[in-house]
Parts: sequence; C-alpha cells; structure tokens
Amino acid sequence: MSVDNDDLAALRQRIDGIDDQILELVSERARLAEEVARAKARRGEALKVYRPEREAEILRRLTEHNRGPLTREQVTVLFREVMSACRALQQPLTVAFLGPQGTFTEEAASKHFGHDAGMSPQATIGGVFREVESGAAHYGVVPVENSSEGVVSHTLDRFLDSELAIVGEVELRIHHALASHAGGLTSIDRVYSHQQGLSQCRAWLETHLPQAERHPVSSTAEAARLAALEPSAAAIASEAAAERYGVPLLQERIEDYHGNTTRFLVLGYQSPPPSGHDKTSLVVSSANRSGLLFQLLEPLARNGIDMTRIESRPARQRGVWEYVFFIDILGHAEDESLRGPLAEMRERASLFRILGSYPRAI
Ligand SMILES: O=C(O)C(=O)Cc1ccccc1
Repeated sequence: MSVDNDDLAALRQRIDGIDDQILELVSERARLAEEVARAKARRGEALKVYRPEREAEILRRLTEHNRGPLTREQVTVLFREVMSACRALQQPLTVAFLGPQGTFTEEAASKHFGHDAGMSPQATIGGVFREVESGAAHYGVVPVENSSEGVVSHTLDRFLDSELAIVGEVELRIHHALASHAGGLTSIDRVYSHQQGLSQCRAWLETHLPQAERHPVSSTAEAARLAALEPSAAAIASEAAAERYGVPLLQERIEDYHGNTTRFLVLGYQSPPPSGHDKTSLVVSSANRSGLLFQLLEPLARNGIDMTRIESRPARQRGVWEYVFFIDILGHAEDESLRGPLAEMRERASLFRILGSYPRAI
C-alpha cells in the first residue's frame, strides 16, 4: 500500500470515529426529549411538541456559532432534521399542506418541519384550513405571496373567516421546469400549472409557447399529474414533481425572475411567545373615508416600527368598495415596543385582528 493510501485510511478511520460520537450525542439528545415528554406527563402538563420560538432560537444560536465549512443553510437543514426526529419520538405531528404530493408547499412544509412529520396532502388551500380547524391536522402550510407575482389572494381571504393563527413562515426559492411527453415545444397545445406558476413564467411562455392554452389548476403537482395523462399537454412544476409523476423534463429554470421566492405560512391554534426575531401579521379596516388609512398606520410610523408588507383586499362581508388591509410588521405583539402602537391602531380601526406573531423565516 502506498503512503497516500495509508493517509486516506487514517482519515476514514477518524471520520468513522466522529460518526460514532455524533450518533452517541444525537441519541442522548433524543433521550432527553423523551425525558421531557415523561416529566410533562407526570406533572399532568400538556405536551407541546412543536415550539416554533424554541426551534428558531436553537437554529439562530447554532448558525451564529457556525464557523464553517458548512454553510448556514446546511447547518439549518441538519438541525431541523435532528429536531424533527426528536419531536417524532415525543408525539408524531400531522401537517396538512396544499397537495398532491410534489407541490412547492410540500417542500416548504418539509423544510420547516423536517421529514419526520406526518404529511397530509389537501386538494385546496381551503382544505388545509379546514383540516387544521377540525383538529385532523396539528398544523397547516399554505402559500401566501411570491416575490414577483404578489399575494395568493385566496389564502388572505380565508383568514377573514377563520379563527386560526399564524405560527410560522417559510421562504422557498422556486425554480420551475417545463415537463411534457410531447417530443418538442411545437407539439404542445396546453400548459397546466398553478396560477402562480403560469404568472411566474409568463414571459417565457409568451416567447416559447405562444400557441399553447394556459390552464390554471389547483397546484403545480396536480399540473404534472395531468400532463402525465395527456401527450400534447405540458406542466409547469418543480423537477421533483415532474419526476414523481413520470413526465420528461423539456426545459429547466423557466421562471422569468432570477431569485423567484415564495413565502408560505404555517397555520395553527396559538401563536408562540417571542423568540427575539419575530414578525406580526394583522388585518385591519376602517370606514371608507379619506385619510383613514394614514391615521391607522400613523402609530407605526411615529414609533419607528418596520412594516414589511401591506396588502388590500375587498372586504366582501362589509359591502362593496370596502377594504381590509393585511399588514406585516417586525416584532412580536407582546414586545413592549409594539404594545402601545398596536393598542392605538385598535382604537382607530373598525376591524382589528392580530393573525399571529411568529419567528421570522431563517
Ligand atoms: O402549486 C404548488 O406547487 C404550490 O405549492 C403553490 C405554488 C405555485 C407556484 C409557486 C409557488 C407555490
């Protein structure tokens, strides 16, 4: 054996030794999680397996301590999986998401909860809300806005008649692929995708598939499922969805904007306590008179509170040309700095509801 081979064998042996230590430590962490569950049971306390603020704190601390060579994202993925496996030992979580399998929402849900959560696909966004409202799922994940295309209005509208709270947010880079059994672009006569997928690839479609009809369907994965059945149809979906439904890829990365990102919300019953890096989502409305939106927002401006989003939607139950505003601000509703301004807004508004305070996406 050459010296080089001896060196390699020694390095591999060290790696084996480290793997044994990692396994030992991860097992110890898992045993502690089980211990917490037993201690809570003895005291008759409700077991709260998923604590978004605690998980966010852990990830923030670890990524701050990280000195490389693994990236911040890699460290986050590893530890999310460790936490997911430990949580599953305490109690299996069920997470409803906009399905079928292979949607971007499923990817967002796995990114957030890790692969040890039980995933429950729903055909519609409304179905995800219902599944959590009825208690059939512990949490739900739905798309809410895209960096280039704006809001998923159905998600916002659904909040107006739901008691659910926002307990977290997830951001995901989105790459779209065109998948089809057609031999080439010229033989495609229809394109299926979620409305957001069609919009995010509008310019590409106009250039490359001007002849094809656009068919919005309930999700990109549903589009891939349909394209698998029709040889002259194509789907705009993720590469993973195309693979799952057995549809060949014709073109990758067809999104019009580099950096295309979608934000998803995690739905649950109760917002978590402050993590130190939080966001708060509100829905507000006031009578339709000039200057009232300004008055509603003035306490935020006066107190230097950062607003990251404002979206207006028709307030259907309140009459024609009445609007509600969905507002995101930085901070937690329980933070001292937010309490006063929020109380002032509440006084000025005809409708005021805090949808949730939750850790900002990492
Ligand atoms: O249809 C999906 O896969 C979704 O999860 C909704 C969506 C569609 C397009 C971009 C991001 C999310």
